[in-house]
Amino acid sequence: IKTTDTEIAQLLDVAELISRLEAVMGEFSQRGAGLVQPVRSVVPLQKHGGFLGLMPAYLAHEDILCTKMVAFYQREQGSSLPTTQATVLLFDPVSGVVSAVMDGEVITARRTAAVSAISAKLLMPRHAEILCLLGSGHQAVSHYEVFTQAFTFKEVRVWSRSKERAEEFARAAGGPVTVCPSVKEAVEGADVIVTATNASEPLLFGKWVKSGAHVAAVGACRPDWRELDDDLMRDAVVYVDSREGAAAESGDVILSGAEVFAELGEMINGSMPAQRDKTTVFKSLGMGIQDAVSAKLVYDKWKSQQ
Ligand SMILES: NC(=O)C1=CN([C@@H]2O[C@H](COP(=O)(O)OP(=O)(O)OC[C@H]3O[C@@H](n4cnc5c(N)ncnc54)[C@H](O)[C@@H]3O)[C@@H](O)[C@H]2O)C=CC1
Ligand SMILES: O=C([O-])C1=[NH+]CCC1
Repeated sequence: IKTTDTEIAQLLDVAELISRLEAVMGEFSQRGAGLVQPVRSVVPLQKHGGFLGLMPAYLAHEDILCTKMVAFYQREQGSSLPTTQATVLLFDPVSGVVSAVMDGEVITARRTAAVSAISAKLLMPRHAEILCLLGSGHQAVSHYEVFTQAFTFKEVRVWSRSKERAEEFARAAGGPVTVCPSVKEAVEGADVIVTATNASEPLLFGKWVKSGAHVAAVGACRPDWRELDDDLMRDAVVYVDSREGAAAESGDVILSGAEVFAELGEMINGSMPAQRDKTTVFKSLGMGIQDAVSAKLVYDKWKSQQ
């Protein structure tokens, strides 16, 4: 089959996705033989300011064989092209035949936000009231949708480099969103902060972050890119999706020298604690297993409707 982002948006249910992602992230952190997922291979396209990432995964228990190919670019402001473009291939693992070719943008946006929501559920302060989104692109939109579906906030704020884009974001959101003129004003007093930008230099500084807040850091997926400053990285308890991935790809982890406390899956499994009372950072990079379970959900739902 070939499925488009529009169809996938209808088929990929957030609650089901969260439950599948929790299970697979827990399994990943056990490092059993049933799950094969190398760290993403990234081909730099220096001439064009972009990267091609290859993200294969095999989940033996459920017999899911999948790969995503994702191209990501730091585009000029105002460019009409998306910065992240992806295609997901699902295979029949028995024969190696391709069973589905899927657009990967909705899968990427929704599964990333769902993973952040799992980390927020475990790490954000009890009675969290203020959600702050830094960035107003695809990930900011999907984080808004998933977080407001999974949790209840009294206030949602957005900051973006372009005030017009932030205002557009607020108009399109399904509820009230306050547009903030600076990162500092946006994050002041926030309980949950999502950084979802294409920045390569820190834009979120520890001195602005309320003690006990939770930061879901989604951007900065190259070893020399940052969204968070050294103070925040060193003072917070740092969680990651994959230790190997963070050591290879996260500028925020590598350049700050911060210690990684635990993987999300270790918290899910109960082998490492969720230090909810401290300031916490979940550094997300994205993993092939997350795309694999998302693609399988879409495929099964599609088949059941035929
Ligand atoms: N952790 C994960 O699993 C995933 C992470 N990503 C990363 O998330 C980030 C956002 O992706 P999308 O929302 O798809 O991109 P997008 O292009 O739709 O939105 C990017 C946002 O970042 C802002 N921005 C760009 N350069 C900036 C700068 N220098 N300083 C401050 N803001 C800046 C833009 O104005 C825009 O609001 C990217 O870094 C991407 O690589 C994307 C997919 C999965
Ligand atoms: O997981 C993913 O698809 C990506 N992470 C960073 C750029 C794309």
